[in-house]
Amino acid sequence: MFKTIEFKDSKLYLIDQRKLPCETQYFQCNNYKDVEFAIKDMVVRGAPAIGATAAYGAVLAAKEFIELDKENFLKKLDCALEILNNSRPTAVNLMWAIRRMKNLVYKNRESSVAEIYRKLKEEADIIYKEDVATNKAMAKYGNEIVPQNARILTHCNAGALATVAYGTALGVIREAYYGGKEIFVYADETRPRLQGGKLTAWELIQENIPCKLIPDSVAPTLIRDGKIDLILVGADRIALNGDTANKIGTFMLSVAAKVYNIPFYIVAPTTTIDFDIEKGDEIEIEERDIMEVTHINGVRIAPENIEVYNPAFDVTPWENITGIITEKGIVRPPYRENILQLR
Ligand SMILES: CSC[C@@H](O)[C@@H](O)C(=O)COP(=O)(O)O
Repeated sequence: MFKTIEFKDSKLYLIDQRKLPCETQYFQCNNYKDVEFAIKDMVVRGAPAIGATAAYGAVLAAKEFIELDKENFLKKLDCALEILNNSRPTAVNLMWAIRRMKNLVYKNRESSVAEIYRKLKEEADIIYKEDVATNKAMAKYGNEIVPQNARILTHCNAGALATVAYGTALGVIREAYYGGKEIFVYADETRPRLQGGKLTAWELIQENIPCKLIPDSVAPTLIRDGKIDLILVGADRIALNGDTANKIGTFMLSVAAKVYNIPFYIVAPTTTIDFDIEKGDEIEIEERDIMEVTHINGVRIAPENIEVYNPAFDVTPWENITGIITEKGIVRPPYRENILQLR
């Protein structure tokens, strides 16, 4: 099995998700600036994977400044953590991981520079391990709502590639499949970055999980025709009222699911919940380069000078969500009340 993220010999290795499925290459991060680039350019992507990567980015930053005196070390480290924090705006796991590293630095501010570095590395390793355990726990809870012979629709990539291992929505799918359920997965290709076509399809094929890749626009037809029993997607940020930001196109699926009464579940760890915001309209939605829309694999497909709108995420209103599968159990409406219990 591939490793999405690996920290080895003071370097961070990330499977290069820009190159999959055609090439399996690892991108080497030697310093925190490499990590910032990797997150921005989507070498690594997916909310939990970004969080764990940023934590190791903090470790690399501390390593870089380890020869400085304490005052300068702390100053430089703080600045690096801020840069990492701003590398992508929507997935709250990034801010969560950086906050955790910042708190640790603050708690240990009287320790030596070498000791702070050691603690940061220890913390990043804990975040890494916790993510795997969290995904396994979500998968167990999620499996309870997967019927035998379920035809499951998923969007984007919420798999091992989007996390440290196993995945969120794909973790539930793995659990159901390995537990003996005869499931079938429809993977939306997920324009414009094609995380479904490139990454989810690759993960499913590697493990022989029965699946079909579909253009995004096919999904509502399958839903209407009674060919989907369950929709499972990941999340980048969940507000207290249950509104959920996920990959662009998720909202559209939720609308179709509601019209045709198909269960629509979010699978996300509690680290994806933003306890500081009440509603989805407070979530910053990343807008990405227009070339993601005007070009495919570097080849122009749209006319020059065309104006483009390219939000990377949309917000699904809580009313369209049947439940949120977390590592602490499945949360259902009323969301505010039930989400607050997860804190
Ligand atoms: C377990 S991953 C959940 C989400 O992060 C995923 O569905 C998603 O939207 C990823 O977006 P991306 O832009 O590829 O980082």
